[in-house]
Amino acid sequence: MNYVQFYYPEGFAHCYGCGRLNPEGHQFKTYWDPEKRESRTEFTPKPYHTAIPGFVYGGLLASLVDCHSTATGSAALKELESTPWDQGPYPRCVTASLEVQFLKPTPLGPTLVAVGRVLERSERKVVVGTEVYADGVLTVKGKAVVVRIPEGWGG
Ligand SMILES: CCCCCCCC/C=C\CCCCCCCC(=O)SCCNC(=O)CCNC(=O)[C@H](O)C(C)(C)COP(=O)(O)OP(=O)(O)OC[C@H]1O[C@@H](n2cnc3c(N)ncnc32)[C@H](O)[C@@H]1OP(=O)(O)O
Repeated sequence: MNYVQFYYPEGFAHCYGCGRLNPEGHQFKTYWDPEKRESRTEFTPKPYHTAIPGFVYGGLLASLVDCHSTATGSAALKELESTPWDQGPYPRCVTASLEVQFLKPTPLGPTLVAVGRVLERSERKVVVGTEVYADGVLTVKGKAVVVRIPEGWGG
């Protein structure tokens, strides 16, 4: 299976965080494990993603949680469809609400691993819980409400 954002329709693939068609963006890639029902996004911040020297800027961490959550919501809504995993398009979600808890300073250098789980799902809305690890240490926790883009918007 490819990453979730690979399956977004072209018109939904320009997001600064996770759009595969945005060369200036982070291009976060989220993988969904259908058996564990868990998502995973890995990202290595660049040296300029600095808060204070040695630590990652919180806004970048929030972006990671944000796009990782919309992708997790997308995969969770894809589960409701009869088409196979490796066949697009995937539903596209936007973020209705985003909570981020910065538990510890996140060191700049290691690859960050965001792990997401579906806390709630209805036909249109998914609540996603995310944990971000740096070198195996949990530094950030997130919770997002993501909502499927209404039919006929963009795409
Ligand atoms: C990017 C802007 C999108 C605009 C669309 C343009 C056309 C599409 C083209 C290209 C899209 C590409 C997309 C890339 C996206 C990348 C990721 C981001 O960066 S997202 C950017 C930040 N997020 C927003 O800007 C959302 C702005 N908000 C909204 O558009 C609406 O408020 C929306 C769609 C989120 C919900 O509004 P309702 O009127 O359609 O739906 P209701 O019925 O009110 O809510 C649905 C469910 O969500 C809950 N909900 C809504 N807002 C909530 C909130 N703030 N907190 C918690 N729950 C909330 C409600 O309680 C309801 O839940 P119950 O079904 O009853 O269980």
